[in-house]
Amino acid sequence: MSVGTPAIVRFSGVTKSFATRSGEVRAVDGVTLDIHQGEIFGVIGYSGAGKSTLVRLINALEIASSGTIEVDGRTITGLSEGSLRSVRAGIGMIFQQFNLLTSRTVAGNVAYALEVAGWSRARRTARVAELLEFVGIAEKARQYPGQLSGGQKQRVGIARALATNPRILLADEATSALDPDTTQDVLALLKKVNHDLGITVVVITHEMDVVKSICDRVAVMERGTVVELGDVYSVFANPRHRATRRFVESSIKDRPTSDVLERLRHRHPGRLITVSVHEDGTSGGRITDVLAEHRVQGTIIFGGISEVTERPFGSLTWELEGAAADVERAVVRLQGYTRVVDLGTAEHPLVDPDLDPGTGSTPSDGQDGGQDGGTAELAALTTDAENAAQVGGLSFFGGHLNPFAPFRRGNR
Ligand SMILES: Nc1ncnc2c1ncn2[C@@H]1O[C@H](COP(=O)(O)OP(=O)(O)OP(=O)(O)O)[C@@H](O)[C@H]1O
Repeated sequence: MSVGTPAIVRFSGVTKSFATRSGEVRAVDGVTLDIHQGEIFGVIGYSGAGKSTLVRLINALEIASSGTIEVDGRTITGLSEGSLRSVRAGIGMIFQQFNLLTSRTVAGNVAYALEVAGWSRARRTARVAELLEFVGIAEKARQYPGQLSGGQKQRVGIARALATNPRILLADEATSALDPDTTQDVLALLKKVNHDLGITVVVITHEMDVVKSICDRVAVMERGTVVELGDVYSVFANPRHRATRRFVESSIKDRPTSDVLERLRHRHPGRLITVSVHEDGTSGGRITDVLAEHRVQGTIIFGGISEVTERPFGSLTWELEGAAADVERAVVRLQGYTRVVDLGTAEHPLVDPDLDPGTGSTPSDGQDGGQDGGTAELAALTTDAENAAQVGGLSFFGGHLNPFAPFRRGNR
């Protein structure tokens, strides 16, 4: 939906600084990006990255120190407070803590924005009923926020934000205070807002699952800058910045953590590699073909494939066995298709650079997995596999799944 559509928000070299007692803080530092009309755009980053400030610049709750911001074709930087009011009228916002008026009923909270905008009582009543119906809490109209669950409060927040027919909805950590099930309900509602009403939604989050669930594109922020920007599948499939890789890993959990890897090495002392499985890369079938071609036996010992934006995504960690030269050739061949992270052997382990920051290795594309030391592992392939108990793996040989192999001891 977003590709080729015009920008509804455009940041050009935008910086926002705050003067603090300990000096100037650049909350947003030279950001240039477009948010496309009709998309769900995610802004992800760790605490203090500048996400909230970036998004508050859109509705002029913060004023840029330098650079230009356009909203709906209008340059908002430099506008008077009076003119900014009309810009803000086209933008709704929801918050982590809901920010409802506790002394007003649900209907009263939603009506408030309309009262401020000067709507007549009759129009307000009709609009409030319509909005509460849309967000699914019509029966709560007369209750007070204190009588509602977190998810219901956020529905009120969404109804209130939509009251005056905004073109853009800003959601600042809107699901961070909610449990996982309620989070999914609220995300589904945001998707409905986007799909049914054509409203551009900008989602601030520190959870990659939120991005994975609803966003079309995502910007990853660190120290006030956008370190990565792209459509969600590409960013998941090919994260270039370390922060992005850590966010992806936190959401997908398809790769062994250092603790898990240590346990795996006890059971599988041979050469371990983690192979990415993407729609546009290597499929599971292709991996088994490559291994068979090189007379290498592979056992899947960890991994998972799920969906990102309705397309397959994940990785599989394999233990490879065979003649050292064959294994090496198979690994090189796989690296030609997809991202391969070489984890070495029990005797000569290599770390996964994405999971162990500070190793100095910064993989940047599909060819980064070999790393140094790949050939150093060859000797380790002579490890007597019979000493290792195979538990919980799936073995492939000659391209065929051998489901019994994992449960036999010393069968390799
Ligand atoms: N009004 C302010 N005055 C001074 N410093 C500020 C102000 N607002 C934000 N900052 C600083 O700017 C930086 C970015 O803050 P911001 O709230 O935008 O980050 P964030 O990514 O949204 O973080 P969080 O997820 O914790 O809300 C932080 O160092 C913060 O302390």
